[in-house]
Amino acid sequence: MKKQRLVIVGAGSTYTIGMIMSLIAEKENFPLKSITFYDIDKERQERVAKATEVILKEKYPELEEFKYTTDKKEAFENVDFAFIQIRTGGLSMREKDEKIPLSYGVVGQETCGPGGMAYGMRSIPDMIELIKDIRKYSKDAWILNYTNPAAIVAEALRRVFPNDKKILNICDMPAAIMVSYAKILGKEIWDLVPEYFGLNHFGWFTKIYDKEGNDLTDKLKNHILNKGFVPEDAEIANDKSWIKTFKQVETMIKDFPEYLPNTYLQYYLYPQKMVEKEDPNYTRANQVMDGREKRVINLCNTIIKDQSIENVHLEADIHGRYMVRVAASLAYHNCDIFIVIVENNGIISNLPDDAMVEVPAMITSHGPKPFAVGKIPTFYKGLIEGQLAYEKLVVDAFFANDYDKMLQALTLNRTVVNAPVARKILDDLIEANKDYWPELK
Ligand SMILES: NC(=O)c1ccc[n+]([C@@H]2O[C@H](COP(=O)([O-])OP(=O)(O)OC[C@H]3O[C@@H](n4cnc5c(N)ncnc54)[C@H](O)[C@@H]3O)[C@@H](O)[C@H]2O)c1
Ligand SMILES: O=P(O)(O)OC[C@H]1O[C@H](O[C@H]2[C@H](O)[C@@H](O)[C@@H](O)O[C@@H]2CO)[C@H](O)[C@@H](O)[C@@H]1O
Ligand SMILES: [Mn+2]
Repeated sequence: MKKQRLVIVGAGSTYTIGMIMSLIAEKENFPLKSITFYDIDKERQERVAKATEVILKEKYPELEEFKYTTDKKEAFENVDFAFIQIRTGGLSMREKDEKIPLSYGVVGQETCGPGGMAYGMRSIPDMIELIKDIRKYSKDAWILNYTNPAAIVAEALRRVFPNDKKILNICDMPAAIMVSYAKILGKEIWDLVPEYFGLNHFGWFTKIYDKEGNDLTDKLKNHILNKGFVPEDAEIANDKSWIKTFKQVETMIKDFPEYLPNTYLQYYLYPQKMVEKEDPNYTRANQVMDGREKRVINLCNTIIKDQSIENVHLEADIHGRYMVRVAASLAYHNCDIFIVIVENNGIISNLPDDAMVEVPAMITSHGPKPFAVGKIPTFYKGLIEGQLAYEKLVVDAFFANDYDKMLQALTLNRTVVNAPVARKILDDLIEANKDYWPELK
């Protein structure tokens, strides 16, 4: 098996240590020659990198090289894979994305509604630049992108790099949900075969099978309705906010029993309830800053001080393992099935060809080979068309610097609807993002 050279872009991320543990857990499936870290924040990256050095020494001694840099040439030259996980503007801008809409009684969320739009407008320019830079130094590398909002980023990248078939956008939410399904069914996630359709953070499982072809969908629905639904992936199992989110799946199945929903649909189906449960002065960004971010900083500091991992708890998570298994299937033509984001081109036959949809695909060394979904029923088609129009208009507004299109986008979004409210939120977000966004005229 050829060993791979990997660069992690945005290596100062709170997800990097989990990714390193996942690369270690999956080293038989995805053996590495080298890992390089790249970030624009030297200090933030260095802490994670120095802790990673200790972890790798103990758990991955066969790795030939580990280095970290803020120099693009050094980072991107001669790599086989780039994993991108950047957050333009950091968590402090996420806080504004959440608090500004909430101050108008509208959902304030990282990837949904006006918050997702604001974040998208910041992510697009950095993502375009990074892809150009990676391609300058490594023409054939696979680029796996997790950077959010994945739907808007994927649409922008589709437009700018139409012929680059080695960029793949991925979300871990379907996988995290499947970890909970697997627990209910007494199986491993890798034993389940999903049927799924939608947009990123806007989709439904239509069937869950096991590898023998047994249909487990009704068993899952009955379990969720009678015994509830909780997060099981270690990273989120004890997180109060995620526990509430998974509980909402029960209500969604009661109201719409046909399919099993992605957790993110709660923001579009129950926007008012989502607003009511939020504290407008202490949103998810604050929870993450006080929770995951602090935890990762402390974890790294302990490892660096001890020069050992004996006093910390380290675990691979589904976020990392999913990305690594997708990469392995691309590298070695494993033909495994994963839910990924691809251009529609007839997969969902009653949606436009140029939609970026989230569907299961066989992952081969020639890229994802998605399975046909066919026609989807009116309710889902209607919801998706509205959301798709919003996503397309956001990207149109970005490239045309067009205020009117952005106002149309926000008004279309199910979390907003009211045009004067859309305008007020947009104006506040423009002001808050003046260091990041192109000027909308
Ligand atoms: N797609 C998914 O399902 C999924 C799941 C989890 C996280 N994410 C995304 O992963 C990203 C990281 O999340 P986080 O909470 O760890 O954020 P974070 O702020 O902790 O880390 C992001 C890192 O990116 C760096 N960065 C910012 N701009 C950069 C650029 N232009 N080039 C290189 N590095 C840059 C920052 O300095 C920081 O170290 C976010 O976009 C988040 O939304 C996506
Ligand atoms: O609010 P956050 O920052 O905790 O989470 C936002 C992200 O939520 C999803 O990712 C989950 C993931 O599904 C789970 O497996 C685990 O790794 O935790 C992540 C969140 O902490 C979602 O798919 C991402 O797009 C969001 O960024
Ligand atoms: Mn996601």
